[in-house]
Amino acid sequence: FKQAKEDVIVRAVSSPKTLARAKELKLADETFGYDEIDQWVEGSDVILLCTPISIILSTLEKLSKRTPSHPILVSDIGSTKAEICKAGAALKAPFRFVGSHPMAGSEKHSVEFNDPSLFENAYWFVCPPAGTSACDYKALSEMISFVGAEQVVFPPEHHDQTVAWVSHMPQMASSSLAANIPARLLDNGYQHFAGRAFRDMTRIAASSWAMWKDIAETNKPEILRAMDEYIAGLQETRQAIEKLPTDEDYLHRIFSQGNAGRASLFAPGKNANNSFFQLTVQLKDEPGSILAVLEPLAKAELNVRDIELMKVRENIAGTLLIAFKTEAQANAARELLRSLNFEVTER
Ligand SMILES: NC(=O)c1ccc[n+]([C@@H]2O[C@H](COP(=O)([O-])OP(=O)(O)OC[C@H]3O[C@@H](n4cnc5c(N)ncnc54)[C@H](O)[C@@H]3O)[C@@H](O)[C@H]2O)c1
Ligand SMILES: O=C(O)C(=O)C[C@]1(C(=O)O)C=C[C@@H](O)C=C1
Repeated sequence: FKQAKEDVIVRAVSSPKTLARAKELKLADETFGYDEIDQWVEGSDVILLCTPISIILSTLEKLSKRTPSHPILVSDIGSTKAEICKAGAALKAPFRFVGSHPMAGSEKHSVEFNDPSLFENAYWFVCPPAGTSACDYKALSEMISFVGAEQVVFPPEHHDQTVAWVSHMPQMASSSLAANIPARLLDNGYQHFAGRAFRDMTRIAASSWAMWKDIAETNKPEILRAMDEYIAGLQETRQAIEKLPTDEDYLHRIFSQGNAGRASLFAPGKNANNSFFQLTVQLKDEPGSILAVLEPLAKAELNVRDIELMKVRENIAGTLLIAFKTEAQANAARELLRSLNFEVTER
């Protein structure tokens, strides 16, 4: 928040080590220890609880026993909402609780991985209690918009059912995939042959247990339902493979449905997270090749909003993916790089 809007006073509550680093990085103006709750409550306009869910719940319990001297909007970023919103409803005026959850994050955790563009173009769920007016949580909506995210209002139960499928079950699938590499591969070090697909599918297997334990505990029935549906799908795919080569259509149908499901994620105007305009650039296999692409873009003031090195193999040129906020910037970058003899493709 501090990186997005300098004039906001950020009062951070964390461990001494994290607080010292947050101050050094100019991410916090004032700092408080975990047990200094009365000090950080008084004088705050908005409290955003960003801890693991179990700590969000215990902090809400502590807040429910307090009555501040002025109105305070309390929210959180926990990945499940029903249980948290129920606990938040116990807060007494002048507190007001509205739960929230940004659909952006990372498997990496600690203040070192702070990223000012993390929430840019991401959906951010807001779950106000029934009867709340948008004016009552204006400060939260403003915070969401100044970090570049897009607010969506959902009832907490509806939120939990939805994210069980699009976030929680995929985490379990990724962890299970990485946890089940058979010994016949591991013992020979054959996992190192994994291509991008396996690496992509297991990226979030590096996620924090402290965070996911609480998510699994507070959204258990919905995660189980989503996993059952996914397992049924996997079993059907297995059956379709068994039917080969006599019934090719069966597996073909599943692949067509998969193509359509994947394409639906990128429906124009719907895909907040991927609304950038992307180009791929072929790199030469020589020192400074990435700089040779980025330097002219910087000189032309074309702001690269996302970057990914897609393929790097020895003796083979790599592919660099670069993304821009507007189509005009992507077009200008494409023409500039082509004029410098780079092979550029639109994505
Ligand atoms: N990582 C993600 O992808 C992601 C995305 C959206 C929402 N969330 C939610 O955000 C929350 C935090 O997840 P994270 O990935 O940022 O975890 P994290 O481990 O990076 O951060 C947790 C923070 O909580 C602090 N903390 C721990 N105990 C505390 C206490 N008693 N009082 C105050 N602070 C305390 C820690 O110092 C740490 O800074 C979770 O509720 C998670 O569900 C995570
Ligand atoms: O990209 C990632 O690292 C994540 O998985 C982040 C992710 C998700 O997209 O599912 C995980 C849990 C959160 O509640 C929100 C975001």
